Amino acid sequence: MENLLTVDRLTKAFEIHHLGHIIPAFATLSFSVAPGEFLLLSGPNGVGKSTLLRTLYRTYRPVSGHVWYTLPRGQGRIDLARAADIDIALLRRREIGFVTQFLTARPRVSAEDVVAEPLLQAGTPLQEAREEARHWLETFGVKRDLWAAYPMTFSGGEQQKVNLARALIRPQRLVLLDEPTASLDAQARGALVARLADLKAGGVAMIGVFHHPGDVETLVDREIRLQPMEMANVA
Ligand SMILES: Nc1ncnc2c1ncn2[C@@H]1O[C@H](COP(=O)(O)OP(=O)(O)OP(=O)(O)O)[C@@H](O)[C@H]1O
Repeated sequence: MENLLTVDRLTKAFEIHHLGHIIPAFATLSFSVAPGEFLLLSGPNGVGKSTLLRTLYRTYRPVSGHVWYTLPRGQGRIDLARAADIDIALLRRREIGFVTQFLTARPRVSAEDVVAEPLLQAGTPLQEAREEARHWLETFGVKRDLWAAYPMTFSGGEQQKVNLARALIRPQRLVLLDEPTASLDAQARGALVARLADLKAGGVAMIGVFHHPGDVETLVDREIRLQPMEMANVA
């Protein structure tokens, strides 16, 4: 099967000007992911796991290397490291999801509408999208009383559940997961693993960092262990 993502000699470092340091995150990293594959990213604190996910999502630009993403329907492939911002925005809307432990706070938008939004953007009628949103809020264990409330006031765990429901409501082709279970209770962790298993069975590729990798051991196809690198001085 053709790979969905091919990472080729990807290098990322942060230049800290006021200290005259370059903090390397990872260098000449190469790997690939096929549809339906689940990759676990591991390594000690500060090794660059979140940075790698953010570079794949193009929140960060790499120093060098390529992130080849295969477009659907034989449209060829695009280098996420160099693609135009407009193309990245379209891919994020339609094909590539990112789940973090932090809620993207939106003032005065109810939990059910935060979750329904990706379906509305895809053309689902409002009532149908809201019903689906409520289904996922229930599945992840958000109390019914909170569905019409604003998530900005929710507890950390409740916000995380809203985040997950929103990020996973519409199957995408690639999902990046940055410690999505960090503040979840056991019921929500179980619901998340079940949802990820369904997405995987449906051909969704996933790359994730997990606080407790045991949660997803039944899903993992491969592990990429990042190695610590030496800090350098700015030349
Ligand atoms: N925006 C940034 N500017 C400067 N340095 C950064 C930035 N983001 C991350 N770093 C540095 O890059 C290194 C990798 O950080 P990253 O958050 O990717 O590690 P991690 O493996 O996800 O860590 P953890 O397991 O603790 O979550 C760290 O030394 C961090 O200080």
